Amino acid sequence: MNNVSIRTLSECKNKGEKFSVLTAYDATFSQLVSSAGIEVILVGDSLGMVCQGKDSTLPVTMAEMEYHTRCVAQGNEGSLIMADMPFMSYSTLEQGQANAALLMQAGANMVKVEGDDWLVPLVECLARQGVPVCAHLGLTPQAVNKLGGYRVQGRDDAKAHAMIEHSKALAEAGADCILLECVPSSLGKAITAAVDVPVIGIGAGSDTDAQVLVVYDMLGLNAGHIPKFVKNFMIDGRTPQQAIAAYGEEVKAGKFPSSEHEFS
Ligand SMILES: Nc1nc(=O)c2c([nH]1)NC[C@@H]1CN(c3ccc(C(=O)N[C@@H](CCC(=O)O)C(=O)O)cc3)CN21
Ligand SMILES: CC(C)C(=O)C(=O)O
Ligand SMILES: [Mg+2]
Repeated sequence: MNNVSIRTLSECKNKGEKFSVLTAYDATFSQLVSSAGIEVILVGDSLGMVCQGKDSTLPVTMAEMEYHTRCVAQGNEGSLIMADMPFMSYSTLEQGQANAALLMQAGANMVKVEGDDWLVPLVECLARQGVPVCAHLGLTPQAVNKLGGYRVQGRDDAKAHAMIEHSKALAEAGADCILLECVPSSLGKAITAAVDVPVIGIGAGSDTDAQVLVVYDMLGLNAGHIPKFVKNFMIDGRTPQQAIAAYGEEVKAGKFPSSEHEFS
Protein backbone atom coordinates (compact mmCIF):
# COMPACT_ATOMS: atom_id res chain seq x y z
CA MET A 1 0.00 0.00 0.00
CA ASN A 2 1.14 3.53 -0.73
CA ASN A 3 1.80 5.69 2.31
CA VAL A 4 -1.50 6.98 3.68
CA SER A 5 -1.56 10.68 4.60
CA ILE A 6 -4.18 13.01 6.02
CA ARG A 7 -4.86 14.03 2.39
CA THR A 8 -5.76 10.41 1.57
CA LEU A 9 -8.30 10.43 4.40
CA SER A 10 -9.98 13.69 3.37
CA GLU A 11 -10.08 12.46 -0.25
CA CYS A 12 -11.89 9.36 1.00
CA LYS A 13 -14.51 11.55 2.69
CA ASN A 14 -14.92 13.75 -0.38
CA LYS A 15 -15.36 10.72 -2.66
CA GLY A 16 -17.73 9.02 -0.24
CA GLU A 17 -15.34 6.06 0.21
CA LYS A 18 -15.21 4.64 3.73
CA PHE A 19 -11.85 3.83 5.35
CA SER A 20 -10.92 1.68 8.31
CA VAL A 21 -8.85 1.98 11.45
CA LEU A 22 -7.58 -0.70 13.87
CA THR A 23 -5.44 -0.47 16.96
CA ALA A 24 -1.97 -2.04 17.13
CA TYR A 25 0.50 -1.91 19.98
CA ASP A 26 3.49 -3.81 18.57
CA ALA A 27 5.39 -4.49 15.35
CA THR A 28 3.72 -7.84 14.59
CA PHE A 29 0.18 -6.44 14.72
CA SER A 30 1.32 -3.28 12.91
CA GLN A 31 2.64 -5.39 10.02
CA LEU A 32 -0.54 -7.51 10.02
CA VAL A 33 -2.91 -4.51 10.01
CA SER A 34 -0.97 -2.36 7.55
CA SER A 35 -0.32 -5.15 5.04
CA ALA A 36 -4.08 -5.86 5.01
CA GLY A 37 -4.60 -2.32 3.68
CA ILE A 38 -6.20 -0.85 6.81
CA GLU A 39 -5.65 2.88 6.24
CA VAL A 40 -4.95 3.99 9.82
CA ILE A 41 -3.28 2.25 12.79
CA LEU A 42 -4.23 3.63 16.20
CA VAL A 43 -1.67 3.20 18.96
CA GLY A 44 -4.47 3.50 21.52
CA ASP A 45 -4.10 4.13 25.21
CA SER A 46 -6.50 1.15 25.40
CA LEU A 47 -3.15 -0.68 25.67
CA GLY A 48 -3.42 0.06 29.39
CA MET A 49 -6.44 -2.26 29.48
CA VAL A 50 -5.59 -4.85 26.81
CA CYS A 51 -1.78 -5.10 27.26
CA GLN A 52 -1.34 -4.08 30.90
CA GLY A 53 -4.60 -5.48 32.32
CA LYS A 54 -5.60 -2.26 34.09
CA ASP A 55 -9.29 -1.38 34.49
CA SER A 56 -9.00 2.00 32.75
CA THR A 57 -6.67 3.91 30.41
CA LEU A 58 -5.63 6.38 33.14
CA PRO A 59 -2.40 4.62 34.30
CA VAL A 60 -0.80 4.79 30.82
CA THR A 61 2.27 7.05 30.71
CA MET A 62 3.97 9.06 27.96
CA ALA A 63 7.01 6.75 28.14
CA GLU A 64 4.76 3.75 27.47
CA MET A 65 2.99 5.49 24.56
CA GLU A 66 6.38 6.40 23.06
CA TYR A 67 7.60 2.80 23.41
CA HIS A 68 4.51 1.27 21.76
CA THR A 69 4.51 3.93 19.02
CA ARG A 70 8.16 3.00 18.22
CA CYS A 71 7.21 -0.70 18.06
CA VAL A 72 4.28 0.05 15.72
CA ALA A 73 6.36 2.36 13.50
CA GLN A 74 8.89 -0.48 13.10
CA GLY A 75 6.30 -2.90 11.66
CA ASN A 76 4.23 -0.44 9.64
CA GLU A 77 3.90 -0.98 5.89
CA GLY A 78 2.26 2.25 4.74
CA SER A 79 -0.64 2.95 7.09
CA LEU A 80 -1.02 6.31 8.84
CA ILE A 81 -0.01 5.97 12.50
CA MET A 82 -2.20 7.83 14.99
CA ALA A 83 -1.03 7.83 18.62
CA ASP A 84 -3.11 8.63 21.69
CA MET A 85 -1.88 11.36 24.00
CA PRO A 86 -2.33 9.70 27.43
CA PHE A 87 -4.33 10.99 30.43
CA MET A 88 -3.20 14.46 31.64
CA SER A 89 -0.35 14.70 29.10
CA TYR A 90 -1.98 17.74 27.44
CA SER A 91 -3.32 19.65 30.43
CA THR A 92 -1.45 22.80 29.44
CA LEU A 93 -0.48 24.05 25.99
CA GLU A 94 3.22 23.72 26.79
CA GLN A 95 2.84 20.16 28.05
CA GLY A 96 0.65 19.24 25.07
CA GLN A 97 3.20 20.58 22.57
CA ALA A 98 6.17 18.86 24.23
CA ASN A 99 4.36 15.51 24.50
CA ALA A 100 2.97 15.66 20.94
CA ALA A 101 6.55 16.23 19.78
CA LEU A 102 7.70 13.09 21.61
CA LEU A 103 4.99 10.93 19.96
CA MET A 104 5.74 12.37 16.50
CA GLN A 105 9.46 11.69 17.07
CA ALA A 106 8.60 8.12 18.09
CA GLY A 107 7.00 7.62 14.65
CA ALA A 108 3.40 8.85 14.88
CA ASN A 109 1.93 10.74 11.91
CA MET A 110 -0.95 12.18 13.94
CA VAL A 111 -1.87 12.52 17.62
CA LYS A 112 -5.28 12.03 19.21
CA VAL A 113 -6.62 14.00 22.18
CA GLU A 114 -9.85 13.51 24.15
CA GLY A 115 -12.09 16.45 24.99
CA ASP A 116 -14.46 19.06 23.62
CA ASP A 117 -14.09 22.76 22.83
CA TRP A 118 -11.50 23.21 25.59
CA LEU A 119 -9.07 21.53 23.14
CA VAL A 120 -9.36 24.39 20.60
CA PRO A 121 -6.20 26.31 21.68
CA LEU A 122 -4.08 23.11 21.67
CA VAL A 123 -5.43 22.04 18.26
CA GLU A 124 -4.64 25.50 16.81
CA CYS A 125 -1.17 25.42 18.27
CA LEU A 126 -0.33 21.91 16.99
CA ALA A 127 -1.84 22.63 13.56
CA ARG A 128 0.39 25.70 13.16
CA GLN A 129 3.42 23.56 13.94
CA GLY A 130 2.59 20.82 11.45
CA VAL A 131 1.18 18.21 13.80
CA PRO A 132 -2.01 16.53 12.51
CA VAL A 133 -4.61 16.11 15.25
CA CYS A 134 -7.64 13.89 15.77
CA ALA A 135 -10.16 15.16 18.35
CA HIS A 136 -11.94 12.35 20.26
CA LEU A 137 -15.47 13.23 21.50
CA GLY A 138 -18.44 11.38 22.96
CA LEU A 139 -17.37 8.60 25.33
CA THR A 140 -13.89 9.79 26.29
CA PRO A 141 -12.41 6.94 28.39
CA GLN A 142 -9.85 9.22 30.10
CA ALA A 143 -12.87 10.93 31.73
CA VAL A 144 -14.45 7.66 32.93
CA ASN A 145 -14.38 8.81 36.56
CA LYS A 146 -16.33 11.93 35.62
CA LEU A 147 -18.69 10.09 33.25
CA GLY A 148 -19.48 7.42 35.85
CA GLY A 149 -18.74 4.49 33.54
CA TYR A 150 -18.38 3.58 29.87
CA ARG A 151 -21.79 4.92 28.84
CA VAL A 152 -23.34 6.17 25.61
CA GLN A 153 -22.98 9.98 25.35
CA GLY A 154 -25.07 12.68 23.64
CA ARG A 155 -28.47 11.08 24.12
CA ASP A 156 -30.29 14.26 25.14
CA ASP A 157 -30.88 17.07 22.67
CA ALA A 158 -28.80 19.68 24.52
CA LYS A 159 -25.75 17.37 24.78
CA ALA A 160 -26.13 16.29 21.15
CA HIS A 161 -26.32 19.90 19.97
CA ALA A 162 -23.25 20.82 22.03
CA MET A 163 -21.28 17.90 20.55
CA ILE A 164 -22.10 19.08 17.02
CA GLU A 165 -20.95 22.63 17.86
CA HIS A 166 -17.76 21.37 19.55
CA SER A 167 -16.94 19.17 16.54
CA LYS A 168 -17.37 22.14 14.19
CA ALA A 169 -15.19 24.36 16.42
CA LEU A 170 -12.43 21.72 16.51
CA ALA A 171 -12.50 21.24 12.73
CA GLU A 172 -12.31 25.02 12.27
CA ALA A 173 -9.40 25.17 14.73
CA GLY A 174 -7.48 22.79 12.44
CA ALA A 175 -8.31 19.27 13.63
CA ASP A 176 -7.73 16.88 10.71
CA CYS A 177 -10.28 14.36 11.88
CA ILE A 178 -12.86 13.71 14.56
CA LEU A 179 -13.36 10.43 16.42
CA LEU A 180 -16.77 9.71 17.96
CA GLU A 181 -17.13 6.95 20.55
CA CYS A 182 -20.47 5.54 21.76
CA VAL A 183 -23.01 8.08 20.53
CA PRO A 184 -26.45 7.48 19.00
CA SER A 185 -26.26 6.73 15.24
CA SER A 186 -28.35 9.82 14.48
CA LEU A 187 -25.71 12.00 16.18
CA GLY A 188 -22.87 10.21 14.37
CA LYS A 189 -24.65 10.99 11.11
CA ALA A 190 -25.31 14.65 12.01
CA ILE A 191 -21.69 15.34 12.99
CA THR A 192 -20.36 13.57 9.87
CA ALA A 193 -22.54 15.88 7.77
CA ALA A 194 -21.65 19.00 9.79
CA VAL A 195 -17.85 18.89 9.42
CA ASP A 196 -15.61 18.78 6.33
CA VAL A 197 -12.98 16.58 8.00
CA PRO A 198 -13.29 12.78 8.18
CA VAL A 199 -15.23 11.36 11.14
CA ILE A 200 -14.13 7.98 12.57
CA GLY A 201 -16.73 6.13 14.63
CA ILE A 202 -16.75 3.38 17.25
CA GLY A 203 -20.30 2.67 18.38
CA ALA A 204 -21.38 5.78 16.43
CA GLY A 205 -23.39 4.06 13.69
CA SER A 206 -22.77 3.32 10.02
CA ASP A 207 -22.90 6.87 8.64
CA THR A 208 -19.47 8.03 9.84
CA ASP A 209 -16.67 8.24 7.24
CA ALA A 210 -14.64 5.49 8.93
CA GLN A 211 -14.75 2.86 11.67
CA VAL A 212 -12.30 1.86 14.38
CA LEU A 213 -12.08 -1.20 16.64
CA VAL A 214 -9.55 -2.58 19.10
CA VAL A 215 -7.79 -5.30 17.07
CA TYR A 216 -8.03 -7.94 19.83
CA ASP A 217 -11.81 -7.38 20.03
CA MET A 218 -12.38 -8.00 16.30
CA LEU A 219 -10.16 -11.10 16.45
CA GLY A 220 -12.36 -12.54 19.21
CA LEU A 221 -9.53 -12.41 21.78
CA ASN A 222 -11.47 -10.35 24.34
CA ALA A 223 -12.40 -12.74 27.16
CA GLY A 224 -13.98 -10.02 29.31
CA HIS A 225 -16.90 -7.67 28.74
CA ILE A 226 -17.61 -7.22 25.02
CA PRO A 227 -19.06 -3.79 24.11
CA LYS A 228 -22.10 -3.76 21.80
CA PHE A 229 -20.15 -2.17 18.92
CA VAL A 230 -17.70 -5.12 18.65
CA LYS A 231 -17.97 -7.71 15.87
CA ASN A 232 -15.85 -10.87 15.87
CA PHE A 233 -14.36 -11.32 12.37
CA MET A 234 -12.52 -14.57 13.26
CA ILE A 235 -15.22 -16.81 11.78
CA ASP A 236 -15.55 -19.28 8.89
CA GLY A 237 -12.04 -20.65 9.52
CA ARG A 238 -10.35 -17.36 8.70
CA THR A 239 -6.73 -16.64 9.55
CA PRO A 240 -6.04 -13.38 11.43
CA GLN A 241 -4.89 -11.87 8.10
CA GLN A 242 -8.18 -12.86 6.45
CA ALA A 243 -10.26 -11.59 9.39
CA ILE A 244 -8.55 -8.19 9.26
CA ALA A 245 -9.00 -8.01 5.48
CA ALA A 246 -12.70 -8.94 5.91
CA TYR A 247 -13.11 -6.10 8.43
CA GLY A 248 -11.60 -3.64 5.93
CA GLU A 249 -13.90 -4.91 3.18
CA GLU A 250 -17.05 -4.81 5.34
CA VAL A 251 -16.30 -1.23 6.42
CA LYS A 252 -15.66 -0.20 2.79
CA ALA A 253 -18.90 -1.88 1.64
CA GLY A 254 -20.95 -0.32 4.46
CA LYS A 255 -21.74 -3.83 5.82
CA PHE A 256 -20.11 -3.18 9.21
CA PRO A 257 -21.47 -1.84 11.50
CA SER A 258 -25.04 -3.12 11.21
CA SER A 259 -27.93 -2.26 13.53
CA GLU A 260 -26.89 -4.81 16.18
CA HIS A 261 -23.64 -2.82 16.77
CA GLU A 262 -25.32 0.59 17.01
CA PHE A 263 -26.80 2.73 19.77
CA SER A 264 -30.00 4.73 19.46
N1 LIG B 1 -10.81 -4.08 24.54
C1 LIG B 1 -11.19 -2.81 24.52
N2 LIG B 1 -12.04 -2.38 23.57
C2 LIG B 1 -12.43 -1.07 23.52
O1 LIG B 1 -13.21 -0.71 22.59
C3 LIG B 1 -11.94 -0.17 24.50
C4 LIG B 1 -11.04 -0.67 25.47
N3 LIG B 1 -10.69 -1.98 25.47
N4 LIG B 1 -10.49 0.15 26.40
C5 LIG B 1 -10.67 1.59 26.28
C6 LIG B 1 -12.00 1.91 25.80
C7 LIG B 1 -13.13 1.56 26.76
N5 LIG B 1 -14.22 1.33 25.84
C8 LIG B 1 -15.50 0.92 26.16
C9 LIG B 1 -15.71 -0.02 27.14
C10 LIG B 1 -17.00 -0.47 27.43
C11 LIG B 1 -18.08 0.03 26.74
C12 LIG B 1 -19.45 -0.46 27.04
O2 LIG B 1 -19.59 -1.50 27.64
N6 LIG B 1 -20.51 0.23 26.65
C13 LIG B 1 -21.87 -0.21 26.84
C14 LIG B 1 -22.81 0.96 26.63
C15 LIG B 1 -23.84 1.01 27.72
C16 LIG B 1 -24.87 2.13 27.47
O3 LIG B 1 -24.63 3.30 27.93
O4 LIG B 1 -25.90 1.82 26.82
C17 LIG B 1 -22.22 -1.33 25.84
O5 LIG B 1 -23.17 -2.06 26.10
O6 LIG B 1 -21.52 -1.48 24.81
C18 LIG B 1 -17.87 1.00 25.75
C19 LIG B 1 -16.58 1.43 25.47
C20 LIG B 1 -13.75 1.45 24.47
N7 LIG B 1 -12.35 1.18 24.57
C1 LIG C 1 -11.07 2.81 21.34
C2 LIG C 1 -10.20 3.78 20.60
C3 LIG C 1 -10.97 4.83 19.90
C4 LIG C 1 -9.12 4.37 21.48
O1 LIG C 1 -9.06 5.55 21.77
C5 LIG C 1 -8.11 3.45 22.02
O2 LIG C 1 -7.98 2.30 21.52
O3 LIG C 1 -7.40 3.85 22.94
MG1 LIG D 1 -7.80 5.88 23.46
